[in-house]
Amino acid sequence: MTGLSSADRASDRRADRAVVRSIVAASGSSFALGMSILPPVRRDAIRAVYAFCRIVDDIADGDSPMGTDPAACAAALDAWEEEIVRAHGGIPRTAVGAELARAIDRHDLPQAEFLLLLDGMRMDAACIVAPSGEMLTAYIRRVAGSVGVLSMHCFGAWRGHSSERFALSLARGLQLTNILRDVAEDARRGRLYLPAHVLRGAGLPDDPKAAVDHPALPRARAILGREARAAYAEAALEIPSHSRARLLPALMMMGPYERLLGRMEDDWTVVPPRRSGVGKLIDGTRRVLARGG
Ligand SMILES: CC(C)=CCC/C(C)=C/CC/C(C)=C/COP(=O)(O)OP(=O)(O)O
Repeated sequence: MTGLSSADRASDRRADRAVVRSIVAASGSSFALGMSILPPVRRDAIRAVYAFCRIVDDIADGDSPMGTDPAACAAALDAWEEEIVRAHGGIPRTAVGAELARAIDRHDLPQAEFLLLLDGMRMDAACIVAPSGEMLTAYIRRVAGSVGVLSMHCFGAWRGHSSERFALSLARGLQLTNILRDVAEDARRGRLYLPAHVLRGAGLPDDPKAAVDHPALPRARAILGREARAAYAEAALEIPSHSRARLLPALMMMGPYERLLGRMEDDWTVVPPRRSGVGKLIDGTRRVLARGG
């Protein structure tokens, strides 16, 4: 960045921020509303983290320009690992990397959490089917726990061990709820995140397509639903050790997803369409983001 005038730097910054904002807005994520209430510097940081998550998630899902070619996806994830290291060294190459570098610098975001997230994406790219309970826990720690830890830093809510417990439990609750909601869509992609002990307990086969059409699916979803419920309860125990104001964006992510779990608990035979439970927030959120909210 040396050699640039301050006007050039400001213009680069605006362009980087616009790239990140458009990625978050296009994702239509149910978590965007929680991000939008933050003060601008913290909001820019969490959006950069989220844009990075979206990009690497699309690579792992085969939805990026790399398509589903395993070697191309692996190379793309490796390139993002390099960009994370560069961002931590203050020499990013991409717009998202530049916004991440600013967030890392301001909010002391741990590099290890970004690398864990990338490891989780590699697990996803390799296609997860009926994992062991330990493997599912490790996967969730990587793909969601990392986002929870990074989010708490971006929110200015980090208070050590209690914050780690809160972030990891909430991330587990959200991810399990997401798995329960998206079971049919995941099966179409050849994935089945319901763990082997749950499948066995309900008498389900471990083939994704056979499992989603099986009459015992509601029983399996109910078993995993209890694990999601327990994770939210563990997260709730840590709320009083935090400033409510600092935790508010996280609580705004927790509320709609907990209510979605509640609706699924009412009738496990219904698999809600993707994002139906939180969908009402999305249009409003898109409008907030479009206004620069
Ligand atoms: C402390 C704290 C904030 C912890 C939570 C960490 C967190 C946000 C983890 C992500 C888990 C998850 C279900 C992502 C799906 O995102 P998505 O955008 O695809 O969700 P959607 O499909 O419902 O929009």
